[in-house]
Amino acid sequence: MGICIRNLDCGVGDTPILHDISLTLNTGMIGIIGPNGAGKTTLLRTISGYLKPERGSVEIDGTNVREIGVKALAKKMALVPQNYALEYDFTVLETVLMGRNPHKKTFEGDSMEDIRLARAAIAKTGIAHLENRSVIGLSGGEWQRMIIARALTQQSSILLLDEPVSSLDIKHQVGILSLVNELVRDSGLLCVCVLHDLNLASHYCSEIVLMKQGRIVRHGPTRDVLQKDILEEVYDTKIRMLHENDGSTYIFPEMP
Ligand SMILES: Nc1ncnc2c1ncn2[C@@H]1O[C@H](COP(=O)(O)OP(=O)(O)OP(=O)(O)O)[C@@H](O)[C@H]1O
Repeated sequence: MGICIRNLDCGVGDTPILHDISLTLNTGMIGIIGPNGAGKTTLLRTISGYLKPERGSVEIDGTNVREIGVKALAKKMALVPQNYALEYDFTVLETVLMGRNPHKKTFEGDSMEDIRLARAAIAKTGIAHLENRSVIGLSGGEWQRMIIARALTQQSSILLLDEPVSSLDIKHQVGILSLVNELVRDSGLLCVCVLHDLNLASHYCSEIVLMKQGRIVRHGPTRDVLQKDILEEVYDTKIRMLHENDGSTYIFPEMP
């Protein structure tokens, strides 16, 4: 069960991007990290079934992702993409309610339960005060939290997040990742999350997949992958690591 990737090569058009990726992800909060252009977004898009592999396969709960229907797949897996634009004048609540669509028949209206689930996700992501606002004019951080609320309303067992906190202030970064961590712990959610912030990855992720140039360099428990020598080599940057008495580790680039 979960996500099983076998010998995957994938690209966009004539450009090869991912090379020989094999990965099994079953439970927990999995951080995908690596330098710019490493292939993190492409990997997430391939897992989501959006990109067709040239070789190899992605299986979700034992079935090839490309053979699962759109609605059935949306019940299993929600994707929060990095850049996502909505061009219509819906309210925040209406947009979050779209997360219920995979669970409904065509033209079926919103039930009381749909509205309850959407409002609960809106409250948990801290945007209750925006419920009746148009999506047009939301700030980047408000927008990001709304899209996460919509994904939570989808109630899938797998959540793919592409830099979900990149537009959020530090309070909301911690708020959103703590919320996802709770769902991972309490509901058995499998979350695959692209992160640039190594400190957030260190604190919240149970496993790390470290990528470079379209390949997996390391995959394992967070502590094993977030090692000074490994990070310095992959990021080509001098790293300083601070180990606190409570067991937490903080990672900084050496600044000249
Ligand atoms: N549509 C495309 N056409 C050509 N090249 C692409 C396309 N999409 C991605 N690439 C290239 O594939 C490589 C991996 O891109 P990807 O967005 O997956 O990296 P990333 O690790 O998510 O990067 P970042 O950390 O900068 O967001 C990059 O070199 C990128 O330029």
